[in-house]
Amino acid sequence: MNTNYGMEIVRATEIAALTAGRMQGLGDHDAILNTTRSAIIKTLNRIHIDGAVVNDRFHDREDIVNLPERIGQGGEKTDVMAIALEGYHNAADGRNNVTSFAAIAREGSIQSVPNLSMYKIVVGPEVGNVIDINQPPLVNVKRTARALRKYTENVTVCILNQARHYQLIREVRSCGARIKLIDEGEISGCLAAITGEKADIYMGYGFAPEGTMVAAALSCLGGYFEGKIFYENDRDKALAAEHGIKDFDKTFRAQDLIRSKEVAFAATGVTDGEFLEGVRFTSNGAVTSSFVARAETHTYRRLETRHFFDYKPVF
Ligand SMILES: O=P(O)(O)OC[C@H]1O[C@](O)(COP(=O)(O)O)[C@@H](O)[C@@H]1O
Repeated sequence: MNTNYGMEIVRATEIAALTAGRMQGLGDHDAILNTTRSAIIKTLNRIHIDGAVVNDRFHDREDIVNLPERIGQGGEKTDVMAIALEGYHNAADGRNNVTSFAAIAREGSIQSVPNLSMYKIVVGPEVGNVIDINQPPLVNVKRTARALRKYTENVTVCILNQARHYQLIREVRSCGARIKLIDEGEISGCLAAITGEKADIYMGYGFAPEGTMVAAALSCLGGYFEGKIFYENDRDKALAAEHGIKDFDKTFRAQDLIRSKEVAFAATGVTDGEFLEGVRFTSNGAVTSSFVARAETHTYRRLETRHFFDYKPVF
C-alpha cells in the first residue's frame, strides 16, 4: 500500500472508543453497539481509500447497523475490517476488556470467513513456532513453557470464561499452569499472549472473523497462530464453501488469513482490558489509549491521546 494507514484507522478506533465510553454501563446492549458501529463507519468513510469491508460478524443482522460493503472517500483499493466494539455486552454492563479494532490490508489479501466458531491457539514471537492445534492443550502449554524457559506453573493461559471451555480449563489446571479467565474480548486476550505482557498463550473457541483480526495483529507483531473452524453440520460447510473454504479440516495460520505483508492494525481501549486501558473522561475531554502497528516494518506505537471536546463538536 502507498500509505501507512495505521494513523488513519486509529482515529476511527479512537472515535469508536469515545462514543462507546460515553454509553458505558448504561445497560443497553444494542444501543451501544449500534451507536459505536455508526461512529466507526463515519470515521472510516473519511479515509482516502476504496475499501472492501470483509468479515463483519454482524453482516445482514436486521437489528444491528450494517457496515457498508465499501468504505472510504475513494482512492487506493484495500480490504478493511472493523470490530467497532469487541465485548459489547461488557461495555453496556460496565465491565472490563472492551476494545475497538480496525485493520486495513492490500486488496484481496484478507481471507473471507464464515460467521462460525473457530478454535484458536495464539502465542507471541518469543514462544515461536512450537504449538500444534492438533495436540492436547497440555502439550501446547508444556511446549510454551519450554520455549519461554519457564516452569509450567509460571505459564499463564488466557481463556474465555464460557461453559464450552470447562473441559479445557480442567486440562490446563491438571498440568498446573496459571489461568487468566476473561468474560469477553478474545482479540484482547490474544494480544495479551502475543505481547507476553499479561499472558503467555491464548486458547479456546470464539468466532472466525475475530481470528482474522488477530491474524492482522500478528502479521504486524510476529507470533504464532493456529485456528480451526468448527462445523456442526453440512449447512456450516456449505456456508464456508461460499467463502472459498474447501478443506474443512484446515488449520489456518496467520498467513492463510492475511495473505500480505501490507497490513495496518489499530486498537483503542474502551474499558480497561488485557491489552489497553479504557477511556478516561476529564473535565474538558477524554484520554484514550491506543495501539497502532504496521506489518511491513513491524513498527508499533502505543498512543495516549488527549481529546478536547470544545474543539471536537461531535462530543
Ligand atoms: O462466547 P460467544 O458468545 O460464543 O462469543 C465469542 C465472542 O464474543 C466475544 O468475546 C465478544 O464479542 P461480541 O462483542 O461481538 O459479543 C468475542 O471476542 C468472541 O469471539
